[in-house]
Amino acid sequence: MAVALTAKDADDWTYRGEGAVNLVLAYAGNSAEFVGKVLRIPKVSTNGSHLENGHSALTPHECLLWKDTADLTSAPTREIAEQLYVQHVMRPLLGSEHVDAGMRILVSKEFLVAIEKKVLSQRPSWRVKAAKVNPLCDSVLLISDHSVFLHGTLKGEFSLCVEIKPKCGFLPTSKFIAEGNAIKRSVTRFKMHQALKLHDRMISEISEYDPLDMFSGSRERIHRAIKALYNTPQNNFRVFLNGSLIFGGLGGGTKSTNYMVGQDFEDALKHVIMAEDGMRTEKLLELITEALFRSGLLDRLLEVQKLDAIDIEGVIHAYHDIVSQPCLVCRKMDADEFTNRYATLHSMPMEESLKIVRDYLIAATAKDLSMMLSFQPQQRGDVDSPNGALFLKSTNQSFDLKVSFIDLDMKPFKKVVYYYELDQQIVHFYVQMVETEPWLEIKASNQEMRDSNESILL
Ligand SMILES: O=P(O)(O)O[C@@H]1[C@@H](OP(=O)(O)O)[C@H](OP(=O)(O)O)[C@H](O)[C@H](OP(=O)(O)O)[C@H]1OP(=O)(O)O
Ligand SMILES: Nc1ncnc2c1ncn2[C@@H]1O[C@H](COP(=O)(O)OP(=O)(O)OP(=O)(O)O)[C@@H](O)[C@H]1O
Ligand SMILES: [Zn+2]
Repeated sequence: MAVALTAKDADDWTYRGEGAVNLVLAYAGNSAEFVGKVLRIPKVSTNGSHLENGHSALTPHECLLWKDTADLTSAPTREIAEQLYVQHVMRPLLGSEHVDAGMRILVSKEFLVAIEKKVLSQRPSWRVKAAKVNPLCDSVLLISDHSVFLHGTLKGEFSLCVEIKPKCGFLPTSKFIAEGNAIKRSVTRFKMHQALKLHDRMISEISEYDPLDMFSGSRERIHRAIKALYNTPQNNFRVFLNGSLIFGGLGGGTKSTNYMVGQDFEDALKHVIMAEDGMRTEKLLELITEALFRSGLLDRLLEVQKLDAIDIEGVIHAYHDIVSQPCLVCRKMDADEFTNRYATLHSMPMEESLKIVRDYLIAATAKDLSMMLSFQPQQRGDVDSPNGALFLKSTNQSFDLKVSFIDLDMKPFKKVVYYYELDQQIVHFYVQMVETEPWLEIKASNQEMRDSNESILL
């Protein structure tokens, strides 16, 4: 593979966004090879966090876990293993037409240094503090830019892209959930995590979004979820127009939507949604609802999330058997509880323990991915789109629709311990909050009741 990008190429790439692990750049040059593509560049944390995916290939335990998945264990670097994971594990589960595993291209160190410098002022300061471009990586991923329609963003045409990070859409029912944590069966992890995030000042307001609405399969409830995402987008909702962000936080989360933000958004939609002033946002939320409802992709995603069948409170025991270490969780319980509840997990054959952890990690990817819904208004006279067209009755417009999944990274095996600790922290904090400030919970359920009455009345 020849080096595709050197320092002089950095000018052609512009900041598109980032998550905790990758920086994403969009192409703004004229080379046919890169038009309609983004680059996904791995970052390293500035404090050398141990949870980092790192630069080496899979760990010995990960080799054991993924031994039956084509070529994964013989991949020379972790980046290549990650790409094979998307290709051979996530793509078949989510649908090949909705996943682009991308291709790796070589980049020079000077390119990475130039990019780092170029995008610095656009990155959220907390992301800059947390991580920087990994200067040691020699290849990066080139992926389709899902925010633009390739087949015809001609002059005067518009493509609108909605990015949604739906998070976990079901309540666990596992018998391995400790009695003290029973609340997990009735309150979503998203909601409980919001309380902890607010306490830790990671967010400034509680999200109105409920993943159970999003994954309900009901058009009304999906609509409610989309309206909630619009009101409190955090890092779960963004909108791009021709690849430029017009709603939501660039590179991270954002505050609740205020009047000014709402007005600007309404204005930005004027060339795409043919409705009178003040009605465009509402029509767009309707269009997104219809696209999600009709695509059936949320049901498919939910099935993959449900590969987490026994909850982290069950998985942690299988993890300890795989690493052949005394189980830290069982050590803290009495003999009866161990015998009645967890002994079976510790007497399973190794292959079953591996399957439990493997499925859990696949589900973790599915709980953290984002969906990109790209809409392009059809020109009058267009024939049916190969990607499936959508008719928005209230504006008398047809849209081409393309749905893609992004951020399908393989979660590291050793993160299982962190998942367990975070889960306990989230649930304990929530239980304590409800015990000490029960009015918070009452307030929330009153609001939920009002919301559901409203949706019945609608
Ligand atoms: O644990 P969660 O649910 O908070 O998810 C993390 C996300 O936080 P969120 O709550 O969505 O803001 C988090 O997103 P942000 O950095 O908060 O935007 C990451 O996606 C993280 O994954 P990774 O470390 O990049 O592999 C995510 O970690 P995983 O749990 O998916 O490994
Ligand atoms: N293929 C793509 N097309 C268009 N935009 C993209 C694409 N991939 C990523 N993006 C944009 O870049 C942002 C960051 O990408 P991504 O979610 O892959 O980063 P990450 O660091 O892996 O995220 P996380 O924190 O969830 O692990 C996305 O939120 C999205 O706005
Ligand atoms: Zn145990």
